[in-house]
Amino acid sequence: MINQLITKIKTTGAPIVVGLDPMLKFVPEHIKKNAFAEFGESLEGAGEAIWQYNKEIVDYIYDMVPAVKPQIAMYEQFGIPGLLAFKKTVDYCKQKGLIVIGDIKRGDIGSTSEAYAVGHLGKVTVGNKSYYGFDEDFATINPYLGSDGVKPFIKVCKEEKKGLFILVKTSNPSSGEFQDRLVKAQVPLDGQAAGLKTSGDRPLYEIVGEQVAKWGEEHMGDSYSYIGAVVGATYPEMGMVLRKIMPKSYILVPGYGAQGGTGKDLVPFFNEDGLGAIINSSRGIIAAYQQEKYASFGPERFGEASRAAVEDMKEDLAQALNSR
Ligand SMILES: O=c1ccn([C@@H]2O[C@H](COP(=O)(O)O)[C@@H](O)[C@H]2O)c(=O)[nH]1
Repeated sequence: MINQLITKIKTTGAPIVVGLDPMLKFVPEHIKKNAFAEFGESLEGAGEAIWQYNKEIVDYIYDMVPAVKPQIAMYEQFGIPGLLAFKKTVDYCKQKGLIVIGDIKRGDIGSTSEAYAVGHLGKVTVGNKSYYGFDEDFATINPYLGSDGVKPFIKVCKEEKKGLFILVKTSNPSSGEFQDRLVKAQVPLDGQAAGLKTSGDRPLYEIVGEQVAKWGEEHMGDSYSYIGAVVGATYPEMGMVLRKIMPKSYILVPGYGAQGGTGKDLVPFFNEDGLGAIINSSRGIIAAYQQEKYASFGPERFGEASRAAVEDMKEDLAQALNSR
């Protein structure tokens, strides 16, 4: 799947992921009105509203970007109807030719990670048959429980030709509380990694980055690994270091737009080949019509506003990358 992702990044010229993070406050009134008329002001009504909202956004942007990233929390808040909307969104995006990154941030003890991996990326066996669950192409995972929580995901990715983005340095303001803690460099993340040869204390995210690089080198696509990383756009200096530590890992970079990341902050995340990073924007695109800049579209034309926001983001990235 990493090869397909890179091909699509090249053909669209847009190293961009549109984050499908629907909140009811983003959904225009006309969509909510229809959904509530059919299903009531209920979880079912909310599920229908976010699904219709997503569908229209996808119809306006699917030809411009390689991938989307539905954030599962935004769907889970509406219970089972929300999860049904998540699944419909995943399937619809795939039908439209988009690569789907499930932002699920899972990771647990080994046996539980195995179930998460099967449910999101692989197949579950029931009797004599196997069934796909959510069936995303990539998933985000949290490695901070250690390697036994990551390996089941890698195994399923290898079998299914899918991929991961592993949290290394997150974009949020307090990510440094734990991730930047200085640790002795020779951290026994697993038996093989125990012999890391580095001197002095290092921030924890670098140690995690080194382990991601190692997993990456063991699981390569044609030019990049299908084991990628998540590093926030809000920490460009750390992005530059991590880019060097993980040369073959694709970096999913959230934090552009709504969290303050700008085009110039993104340059260090890319390799010299112009590849190696894919930038997410969620609220900045899906709720563009609520921003002053795109307000002239109005709520009825929210899909067109999202398309215009993608065009502007693409231009911003291209300018930043061309001027380096
Ligand atoms: O470090 C991280 C990891 C994940 N995210 C997710 O990305 C989007 C960002 O949304 P915006 O509206 O573009 O700010 C959201 O789904 C986060 O959960 C992140 O922001 N930072």
